[in-house]
Amino acid sequence: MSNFIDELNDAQRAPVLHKDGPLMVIAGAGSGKTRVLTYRIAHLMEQGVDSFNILALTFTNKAAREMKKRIATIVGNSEAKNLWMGTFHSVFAKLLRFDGDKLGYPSNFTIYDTQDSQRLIAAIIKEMGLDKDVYKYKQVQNRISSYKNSLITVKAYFQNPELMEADAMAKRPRLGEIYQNYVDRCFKAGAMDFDDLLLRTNELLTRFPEVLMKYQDRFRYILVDEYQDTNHSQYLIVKALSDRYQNICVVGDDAQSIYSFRGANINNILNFQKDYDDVAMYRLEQNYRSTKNIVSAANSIIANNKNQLEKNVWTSNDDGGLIKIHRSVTDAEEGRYVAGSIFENKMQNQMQNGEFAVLYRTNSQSRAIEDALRKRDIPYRIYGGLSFYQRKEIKDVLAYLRLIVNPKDEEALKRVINFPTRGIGQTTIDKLVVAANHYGRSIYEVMDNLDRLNLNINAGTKRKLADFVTMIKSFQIMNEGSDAFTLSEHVAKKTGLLLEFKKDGTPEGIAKMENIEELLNGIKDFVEGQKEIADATGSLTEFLEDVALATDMDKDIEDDDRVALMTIHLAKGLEFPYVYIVGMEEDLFPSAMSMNTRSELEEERRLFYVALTRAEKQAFLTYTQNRYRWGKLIDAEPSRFLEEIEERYVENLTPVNDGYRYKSTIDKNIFGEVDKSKLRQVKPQNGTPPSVQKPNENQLRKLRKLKPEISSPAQPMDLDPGLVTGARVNHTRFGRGKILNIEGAGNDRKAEIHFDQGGIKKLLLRFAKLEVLDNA
Ligand SMILES: Nc1ncnc2c1ncn2[C@@H]1O[C@H](COP(=O)(O)OP(=O)(O)OP(=O)(O)O)[C@@H](O)[C@H]1O
Ligand SMILES: [Mg+2]
Repeated sequence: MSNFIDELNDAQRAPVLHKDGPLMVIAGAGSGKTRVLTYRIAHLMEQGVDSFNILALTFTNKAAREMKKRIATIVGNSEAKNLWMGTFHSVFAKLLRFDGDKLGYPSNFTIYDTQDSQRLIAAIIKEMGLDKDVYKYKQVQNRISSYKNSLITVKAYFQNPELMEADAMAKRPRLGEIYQNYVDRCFKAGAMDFDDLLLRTNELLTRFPEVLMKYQDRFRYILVDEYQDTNHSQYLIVKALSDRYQNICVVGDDAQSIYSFRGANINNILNFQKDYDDVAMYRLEQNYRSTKNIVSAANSIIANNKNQLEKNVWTSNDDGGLIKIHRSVTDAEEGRYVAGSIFENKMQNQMQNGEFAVLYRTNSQSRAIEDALRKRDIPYRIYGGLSFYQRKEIKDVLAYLRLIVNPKDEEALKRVINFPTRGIGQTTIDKLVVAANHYGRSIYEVMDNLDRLNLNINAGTKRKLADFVTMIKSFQIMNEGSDAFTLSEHVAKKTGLLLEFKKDGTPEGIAKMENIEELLNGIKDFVEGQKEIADATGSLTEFLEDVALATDMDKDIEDDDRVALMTIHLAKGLEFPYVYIVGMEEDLFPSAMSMNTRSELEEERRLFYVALTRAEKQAFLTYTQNRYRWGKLIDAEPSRFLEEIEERYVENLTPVNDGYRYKSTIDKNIFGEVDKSKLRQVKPQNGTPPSVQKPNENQLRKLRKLKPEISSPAQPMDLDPGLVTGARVNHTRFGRGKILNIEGAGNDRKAEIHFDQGGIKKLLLRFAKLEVLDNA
């Protein structure tokens, strides 16, 4: 037995050595599920299973790459390369390139990203003359996406009165028609959206038994990580492919199922034993990732969920520090606390930036954190947000490249037909769209046959359209003889894109040019890299597919040393020594949109469990009393989840006896959660609540130093003797000034201030960010 098996404990070794037949590993966070999957693959290969016969499905491409790397160190690089390993989307996109022609798709089909889909849907809504306030394109896209993930095709939709009725009730009776048009248009454009990659794979495997048999025979061993978050469409694919040999190994944790809003179905895990005969069940209980405090705290949280499989997660790691809870007055201050704390920990413990992660519930929370990190010169990287490949200038270049490979690609064409401007106006484009719909052809085909069609387009415009077609054709010819890099560079210049941004001359224009250069560098790297892979050629098609399925997550985290910022959803499966979970507030986390039912709330709680279990050494939870949301400053309440952590595992960094606390003897509602109306009572509204002890002069001075933004509803102004007529103050935005007058009371208290830089302003004290200067 080779020594990598020794890197497993007994419980982990069993599923790794398990012979043929279905097996499932259900275990808590950090217990080595992913490690088991990785080592099982290596072991299978050592046992003589051909690497071509193994299919491994992971949650991110990054995870797949890491697994491959690990396997390569065990079995050697050349064998590891043959493994089919990646996300569902990337693996089945590859499969559809081989066999999608049976469904009428070209092998060079385009992959529409969410933005492409939304643009097309918005266009269709407009063409159909529907009210865009009723038919909101994002909602419509969402709806169509969920139909596809439940395998409800257009035909199935129109055979299902319940669905039609539901959409009609939602005042969108023509949703089915939009769906129909959308599917037609994608098909005509030779394009698949993300959901199609799964839906069409299912269609292919059901309609063509010989294709199914081919892949059943090829993928004799199938392994799936994060099985708890597979949706129905993915479930069916795995079921079909593994049906013949039944060598299916799934690992997951029901307590980490966090994607039901995207159709993930926890029943896939719960029913696994019913779906296959003689399932071997394995459990892992020892957590290797986190300290005792973190593991215990996480256990105490998840215990609040009713629906879960029994698990006992423990660790032999050190106790570690208590979970630190920090309260701030505003979200800006929360950011400053996080940045300051990262800074201190780096200094004290000689840590790298890359060992810290800041996790949040929604992307928009990153801004305050970013601002604070920048001020401290701490490098960071945001994962998820707007990825590099979604920037406008990059999408412009990619649109040209997509057109070369697949000129029918409607979204790519519409994007660049008049960018850089060539005098082809919207009216002309509308006419082309109408003609394309009429003839059942793509827009490009219409453009390529203008002479033969009797369209009401003038000669000058016709020439411009013909020039465009000629340009694309010249690129296509070049594509046959050159590598993706040479071609892309040529395209960026020839189309005038580079010049367009250069002409612009603004810093933004220059940044855009640099981004295009960065893209070209990336293509060069890609072409070099592909040379090493067995069945790859480095073609433009391969590059575009790589891009379409790339998320920011996939870029190597290790390549440079930065603090990682991401949503909790994206952090699944990852680990970091120090983790900050920010915005621990009611309506934010748990999210206001996910509190209507017990199951929604339980999903939020699982999300919290996922967040906390990313931490290896130390976890910090922060919340703020006031937060800007939807452009308004709102009163925030501490998250009920804070209260759910068993008290002995936490340490409050901010005093709790000042009337604003989360630890309390508040009644719980029938869900066992905090009754919010009661919670409000302990929070000071106007003036000083009875539970507040007035701080003495000394404490006040300290407070002021700590919190420049001391004015807030929770810090009654009467407590601050510094804010008086004549005092010198500093305002974060307007700078220094002198208080001329103070009027009003409680929440309405206002100060009239004469700022040094000119101007007198009246500021509401509960919002104004005022710092009383010591030299008043
Ligand atoms: N037997 C072991 N000995 C030492 N370290 C281990 C062992 N098993 C797992 N680990 C380490 O523990 C950490 C967690 O393992 P892994 O990521 O496989 O857990 P997981 O169950 O997949 O977690 P998650 O539920 O978060 O996906 C990793 O750093 C891994 O290398
Ligand atoms: Mg894992």
